[in-house]
Amino acid sequence: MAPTTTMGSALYPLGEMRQSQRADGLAAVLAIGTANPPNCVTQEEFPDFYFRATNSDHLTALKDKFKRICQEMGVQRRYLHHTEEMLSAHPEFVDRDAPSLDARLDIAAEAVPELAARAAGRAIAEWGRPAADITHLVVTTNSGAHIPGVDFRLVPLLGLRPSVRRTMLHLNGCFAGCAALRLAKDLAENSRGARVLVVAAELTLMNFCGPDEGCFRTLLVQGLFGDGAAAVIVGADAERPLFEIVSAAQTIIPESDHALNMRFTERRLDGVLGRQVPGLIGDNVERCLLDMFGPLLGGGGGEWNNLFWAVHPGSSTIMDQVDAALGLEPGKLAASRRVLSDYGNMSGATVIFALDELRRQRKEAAAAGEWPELGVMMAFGPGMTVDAMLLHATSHVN
Ligand SMILES: CC(=O)CC(=O)SCCNC(=O)CCNC(=O)[C@H](O)C(C)(C)COP(=O)(O)OP(=O)(O)OC[C@H]1O[C@@H](n2cnc3c(N)ncnc32)[C@H](O)[C@@H]1OP(=O)(O)O
Repeated sequence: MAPTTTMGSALYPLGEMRQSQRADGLAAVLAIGTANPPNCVTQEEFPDFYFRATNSDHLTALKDKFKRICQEMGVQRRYLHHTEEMLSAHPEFVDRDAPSLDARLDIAAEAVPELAARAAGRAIAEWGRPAADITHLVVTTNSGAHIPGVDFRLVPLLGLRPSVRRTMLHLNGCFAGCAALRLAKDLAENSRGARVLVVAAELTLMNFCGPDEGCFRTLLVQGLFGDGAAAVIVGADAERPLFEIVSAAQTIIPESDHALNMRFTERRLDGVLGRQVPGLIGDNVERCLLDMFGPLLGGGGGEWNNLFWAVHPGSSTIMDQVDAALGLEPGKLAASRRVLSDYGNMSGATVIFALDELRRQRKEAAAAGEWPELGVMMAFGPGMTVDAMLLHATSHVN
């Protein structure tokens, strides 16, 4: 028998076979689509809606504090799948101690795939090719616990091939959008011709509950988070790339595992949202970025203003921390702040909304011919985790 190596043999040249399966170029974002439920609630009216719908208007001091803080979050409006009618029909969603997870999951099982399909349909329409040309599907959500999951439901809803290669990422928190894109990059670059549909979809119904005077954290969550879905088509050697994904990385902020976590209980999706979260991000974000991308950026920090930025807007305070830690000029986080203002924090979907807003701003800026070539897309989440990618803005503006 002829000698073989890890590169194969003359008969079966594994090295060549592998090379022929890999893409030549970088994975790139080819199209983006987003969707929200129709029910829009302004931040101004939200405290009245929330305290009325949870029969809590008698908690006047708590409501006053909530009203004040709702105005500090950087949010103007949000879209919510749950309505006052739904909450009246499900008093168990309001009662903090009622075991209501089953009913929440039943609603999410229908609503999340529908919302995800709307965002994905828009991305596919913008891409301009048939849905059947999608080769891989990566779906991420914190809003469900089903097998088969949202990925499976999207196949008939979008007209994908039954042979589309599906991956479902559950419970990645607010860094899920970046994590799913990171996976899509690896898939696209390692599978010639792959066109990967990435979808992140979130419903706050999973953690909705009535107020608790002893736990202001749960109120913060009610005031900050919104519902939405975002989709991206990723491919290498591709038609009309918008942003090439130069590098993708993830890291853990040291000694931060106590600060932010989530778990399903028999009642809802619950967890810890510590007061120290914004400070931990501020104290660590530059070091994390240098570890992840410093060598690619010539080793230097302090040049952050030469980049464009799409950052998960966890809240206005978190945006302020990132601004200050990186010494960013005013307006560098404008896309992220705009998304926070118009939609709230949509957990894993938010950073893709920020990328979508960024490309809109880039299109406007392109007329003036001023736009950085490289940028960072970055999200934070439980761990605490920083998930980020270095992007290259191509000459194609859409
Ligand atoms: C990490 C990620 O990015 C992933 C995510 O998306 S997870 C969500 C991330 N977002 C957050 O963690 C919210 C961070 N917090 C904030 O942005 C700000 O605290 C805020 C905008 C909510 C309010 O800001 P502010 O008005 O300047 O006041 P601030 O002093 O911070 O807090 C106001 C009150 O809320 C309370 N509070 C703030 N954060 C709290 C928390 N995590 N848990 C409980 N209470 C909290 C404060 O103790 C304070 O109460 P008192 O008035 O009784 O002292």
